[in-house]
Amino acid sequence: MNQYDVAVIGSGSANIVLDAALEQGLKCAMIERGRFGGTCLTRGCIPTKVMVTAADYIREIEGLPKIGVEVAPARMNWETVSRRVWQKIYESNDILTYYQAKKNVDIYQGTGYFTGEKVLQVALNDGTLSEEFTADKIFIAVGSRTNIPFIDGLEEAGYLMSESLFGDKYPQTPYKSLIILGGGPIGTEFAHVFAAAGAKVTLVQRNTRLLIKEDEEISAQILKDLHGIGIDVLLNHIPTAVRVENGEKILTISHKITGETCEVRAEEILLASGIHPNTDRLRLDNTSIVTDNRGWIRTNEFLETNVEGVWAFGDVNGEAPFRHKANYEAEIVAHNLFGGHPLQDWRWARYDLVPVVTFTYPQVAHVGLTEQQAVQSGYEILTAKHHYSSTAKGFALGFEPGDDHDGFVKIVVDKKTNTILGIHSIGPQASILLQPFINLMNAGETTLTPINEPIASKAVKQLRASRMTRYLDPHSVKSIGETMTPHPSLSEVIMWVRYYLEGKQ
Ligand SMILES: Cc1cc2nc3c(=O)[nH]c(=O)nc-3n(C[C@H](O)[C@H](O)[C@H](O)COP(=O)(O)OP(=O)(O)OC[C@H]3O[C@@H](n4cnc5c(N)ncnc54)[C@H](O)[C@@H]3O)c2cc1C
Ligand SMILES: NC(=O)c1ccc[n+]([C@@H]2O[C@H](COP(=O)([O-])OP(=O)(O)OC[C@H]3O[C@@H](n4cnc5c(N)ncnc54)[C@H](O)[C@@H]3O)[C@@H](O)[C@H]2O)c1
Repeated sequence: MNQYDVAVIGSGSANIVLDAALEQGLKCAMIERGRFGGTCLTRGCIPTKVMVTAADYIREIEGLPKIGVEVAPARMNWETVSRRVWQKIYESNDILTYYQAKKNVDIYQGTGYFTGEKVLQVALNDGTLSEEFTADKIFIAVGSRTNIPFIDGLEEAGYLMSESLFGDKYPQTPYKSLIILGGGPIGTEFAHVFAAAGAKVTLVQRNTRLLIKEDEEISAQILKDLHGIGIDVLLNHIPTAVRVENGEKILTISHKITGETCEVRAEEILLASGIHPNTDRLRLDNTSIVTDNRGWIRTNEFLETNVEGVWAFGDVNGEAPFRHKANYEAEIVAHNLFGGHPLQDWRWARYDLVPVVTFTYPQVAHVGLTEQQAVQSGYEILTAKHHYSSTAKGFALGFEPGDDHDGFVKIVVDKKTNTILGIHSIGPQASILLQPFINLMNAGETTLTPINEPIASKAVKQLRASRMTRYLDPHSVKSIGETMTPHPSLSEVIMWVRYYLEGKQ
């Protein structure tokens, strides 16, 4: 049986670990069933933000007359936007070429799965099976994919999801009308894109509010803002059936409380109803790797699974499905296992300060606890809110006091200590406004907090017993590198500056 030092399954954030292993001259296997680069590059963050940025400008231009700039109506040139979207997606070919040129890595293009505790095999995309192989260290970073809810008639009627939208169902022209199921980040971002492209968008959300991971005041504001750009949002509704009539998809929805039903219709239906882990294809039942009851792999603060020599990171561990969080974890793994650092310099993951940015219109961003979470956690809190209109630049941008669509920043503070517990913002460039708080809240001393305590290799037991602490110096450029920067926000320009600086040392 072929024996590698390292095997990675997935080619998204896993590439960070693979690169570090290759740097050490280790013999590696890379397994990828789809496009190289993973979800973010080929069907997630990056192509969506190319679209979102065009949509943002359309809305900004529409608002210009109120500050004294007269312009002709803006229109999305779908052909140009699409060319730029696919230019990024095709960068996946460069990633494959990059690894093909490396000596020490065997590339398996197909679906990898376990045939034993640490034994892998690949159902290759050409229809053949690879030999079984094993590796000292196996890294699972297989990500997640769209949840398909059961709705009577949905399969027959057909539907769209991010995977097929950035695949064989990419629309040659934007839809005239679109129903979106789900009011999370994916649903609200695509609603903004297609509304700005001219579609009549109806967003059906099962929950009582949009963006349920946000503070309640933010959810209420984004609801007003999406209505303001012409998006119909139906909260508290469950889709029950679909049928096709005269080329239109007609969706029956039922109110969760009253049970009242009504119909909405559109040219296409886009599913944005959450995600599930790609562990169903891994045949984990041939191993003792433990998952929760939804299939997310359990990992500890060092990204170990319960099987010695197998790590999991990125979406697949269910901690927080964001690209910057996946990179943060991959960098921790690369640092600890391939960075040549002694145990006492190992890094660990914390998830209480994962920044969240939704690039809808306007942007929504937060880090830390919402007001509701802080109260539930037993803090006595103070909150304060400041509107864009009450600052010079906000007024200059066109916000007036009392404006229904005024943006704001809300801060949640521990009354006893004045410690910032959470920052929440909605408005132009909210993602950038957030960044100083992310760095500030991460700075200082942190003590290791075990996650999934029963998962513990010998090294981890030793580190936990030593009550390990780590100091992030607010003056050090290294602290930027160990703190998350929301992807893909403009703050990444400064984040990469630190990277090149470190590279020069
Ligand atoms: C529409 C959309 C927009 C998003 N926008 C943002 C955003 O703006 N900001 C943000 O931070 N996050 C965003 N995300 C989330 C982000 O894309 C993910 O959190 C991130 O890509 C996860 O990285 P990963 O390395 O865990 O997995 P992935 O990047 O998904 O990589 C996993 C890879 O493993 C492959 N694979 C799966 N199973 C197997 C197998 N058995 N064998 C071989 N290969 C396998 C897959 O093909 C995939 O390429 C978005 C997601 C979507 C869908
Ligand atoms: N800007 C970003 O960082 C960004 C952008 C897109 C996606 N993502 C990541 O991808 C993940 C998936 O995004 P998502 O928006 O699909 O998931 P989500 O779980 O965040 O939101 C899905 C929403 O759909 C609703 N829903 C579920 N089933 C439904 C149904 N049948 N009909 C109507 N509504 C239904 C849920 O109530 C929920 O509010 C997110 O958790 C996010 O972390 C991040």
